[in-house]
Amino acid sequence: MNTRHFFWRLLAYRPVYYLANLLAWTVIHMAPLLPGLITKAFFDDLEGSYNFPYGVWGIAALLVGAALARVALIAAGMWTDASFRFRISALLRRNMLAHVLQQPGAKAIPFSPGEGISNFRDDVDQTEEAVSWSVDTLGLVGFVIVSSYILISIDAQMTFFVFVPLILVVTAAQVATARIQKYRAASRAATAKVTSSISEMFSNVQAIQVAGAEARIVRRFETLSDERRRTMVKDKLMTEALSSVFTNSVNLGTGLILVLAGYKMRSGTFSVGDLSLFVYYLTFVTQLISNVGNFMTFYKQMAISFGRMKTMLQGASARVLTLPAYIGIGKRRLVEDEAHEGSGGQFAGDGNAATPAQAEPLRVLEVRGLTYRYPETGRGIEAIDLRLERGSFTVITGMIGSGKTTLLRALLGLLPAESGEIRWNGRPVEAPADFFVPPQSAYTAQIPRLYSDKLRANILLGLPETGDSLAQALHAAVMEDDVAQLADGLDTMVGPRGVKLSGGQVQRTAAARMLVRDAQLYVFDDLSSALDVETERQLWERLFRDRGEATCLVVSHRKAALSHADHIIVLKDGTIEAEGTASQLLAVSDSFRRLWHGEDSAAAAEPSAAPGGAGR
Ligand SMILES: Nc1ncnc2c1ncn2[C@@H]1O[C@H](COP(=O)(O)OP(=O)(O)OP(=O)(O)O)[C@@H](O)[C@H]1O
Repeated sequence: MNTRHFFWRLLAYRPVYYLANLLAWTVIHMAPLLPGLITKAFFDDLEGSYNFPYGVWGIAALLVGAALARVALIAAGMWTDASFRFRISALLRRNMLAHVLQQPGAKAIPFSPGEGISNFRDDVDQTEEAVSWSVDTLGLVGFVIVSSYILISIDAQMTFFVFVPLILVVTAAQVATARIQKYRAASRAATAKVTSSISEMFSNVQAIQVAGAEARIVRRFETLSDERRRTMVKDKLMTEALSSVFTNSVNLGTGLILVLAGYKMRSGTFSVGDLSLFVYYLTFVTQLISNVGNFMTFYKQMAISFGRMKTMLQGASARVLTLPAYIGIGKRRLVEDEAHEGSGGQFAGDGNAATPAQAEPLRVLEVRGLTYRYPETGRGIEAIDLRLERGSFTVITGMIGSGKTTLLRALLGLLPAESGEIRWNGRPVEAPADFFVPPQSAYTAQIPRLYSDKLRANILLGLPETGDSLAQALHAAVMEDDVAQLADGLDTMVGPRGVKLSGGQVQRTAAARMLVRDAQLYVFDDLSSALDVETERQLWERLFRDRGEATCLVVSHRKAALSHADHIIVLKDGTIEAEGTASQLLAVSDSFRRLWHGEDSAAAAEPSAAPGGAGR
C-alpha cells in the first residue's frame, strides 16, 4: 500500500464524518464570497454608481450578519474537524497497539520503547494533520472558481494578478517537497533518539550512578540533543520559509493590484468598489492557498510517518493500520469486530480478549528441530528436540548464553521460530503464541515486569478472584511472608510508580501470577537469578507437592530443581550437549558437573546463602 492508498483508506474509515467536515469547511471557505460583494456594494453606493435599497446601514447590518454566520460556521467546522481527527488517530493507535500485542512478545516492537512512543504520538499526529487539512482543498477550488468568474467579469487583467500568488506558492511548494521530506525524516529520527535516550537513562539511573558515568551520559545526551536541534532548525526553517512565502504573497498581490488599480481608476474603468472586492478576495485566495500549501507539506511529512508506522508492523501488510475497528465510541459494529477477530490481548477477563479454546488435556508435548537465530548476532538455538510427558518435570540447564531463554521463548511463540515443529498430543501447534497461554500453559520470564498498580492486580491481571486461589498461588510462590510485611498487603501499589520490590519479590510475584492461572504446562525461566537457594528450594518443594498433574519446563542450574528433575537437558552454544537424569549426567557431562559443583562454590563464597537442596 502506498501513501495515497493509506490516505484514502483513512478518509473512508468514517466517510460520513469526513464528508460533514468537507462540507463544513467548503462552506466556510466559500462564505467570504458574499461579504466581498456586500463591501463592493457599500463603496459603489457611496460613490453613487449603485443604489442599495436599504441604504448604508442596511449594508452594514448585512456585513455584521455575514460575520456572525461565519463565526457560527467556523465553530461547527471545528466540531466536525475534531470529531473526524479523533476517530482516525484513535484508529491508527488502536490498530498499531493491537498489532504489537499480537507479535511474538520478545520481538513486539522493532525500535526502542522511546522510539515506539514517538511512533505512536508524533507519526499519528502528523497523519491526522494531513488528513484534516485535506478538507480545505475543495473550499479553495470552489472559492477560486466563483471568485475568478466574478473578478474576470469585472477585469480580466487584474484577475490574473490576483492569481499570481497562487502560481508562485504552488510552484514553491512543489520545489520544496523533496527537501521538506528529507529534513522531516532527519528531525523525526533525531527526536526518536533523544526520547529513547531519556527512557534508557531513567530506567538505568542506578547503573549509571554505580559506574560513575553521569558526566559521560549527560555528554552523550547533549550530543543527541544538539543533533536534534540542528535537524529541527532545518525542518522548521524550511516549513516556516514556505509558510512565509504563502503569507507574503498576499502583500505582493495587493501591491500589484494597487499599482494597476491606480492607473485604471484614473481612466475611469475601475471603481473603488471593484478595488475593495479585489483586495478582499485576494486576502482569502492567499489564505486558502496557504492552507493548500500546508496540506501539501503535511502530506509529504505524512509519507515519512507512514514509512515509520510500516516499520513498526515488521513486514505485516500496511492495511493493518486502517482496518476498521471499534475505537471505544459509538456502537460496536459486527463487521469491525470480525475484522479484528483474534486480535485481543492475552489478559483474560478484560471482556475483549480472545481467549483460545481449551486444548485437550496434555499427554505429550513434542518439539522437533526448533531453530531460532537472532538476526543481530546470528546466535540462538539450533535443531532442538524435546519431549515432555504429562506430569513430568524437565530442567533446561547450561552455561550463560547457551540458549536456555531463547529455547523457551521460541517454544512459546515469543520469538518467531525459523524452523521446527511443535506437537501437542501429536497434533501440530500452528500458532504457538496464541496457543501457549492459559489454560494450556503459563510462563514466568527471567526478568518479569510489574505494572504500576496494586500487587493484587499485578498477580490477577484481570482474572476474577475466586475462592482462595490467590492465597494458594501466593503460598506456592513463597510470597505470603512478603505480603504480610507490606503496609497495605495485597493492596500495596507496586511497579515503577509504587513500592519498589526486590528482584526476588518481583520474580515470585510473577510466579504467583503464573500459578494463579490454571495451566497444564508451567514454564519458569531461571528463578535462581534473583532467589536465594533456600527460597528457591522452598518454591520447588511446594510446587512438587501441589502441582498435581501439571507438567513443568524449567530453566535452572540449582540442585533443588536439578535433583528432582525427571529429565535434564544441557545446552551448549544453542544445541543439546547432553541429556538425562542428574546422576546420568554427572557421570557423562563435564558441563553438567561444572554447573552442579558451581553452586557449592557459589554458596561457599556467599556466607549468607543457605545450603543447597538435597542432591541425589
Ligand atoms: N535480543 C538478542 N539479540 C541478539 N542476540 C541475542 C539476544 N538475546 C540473546 N542473544 C544471544 O543468543 C544467545 C543465547 O542467549 P540466551 O539469552 O538464550 O542464553 P541463556 O542461556 O538464557 O543465558 P543466561 O543464562 O544468561 O540467561 C547468546 O549468545 C546471546 O548473546
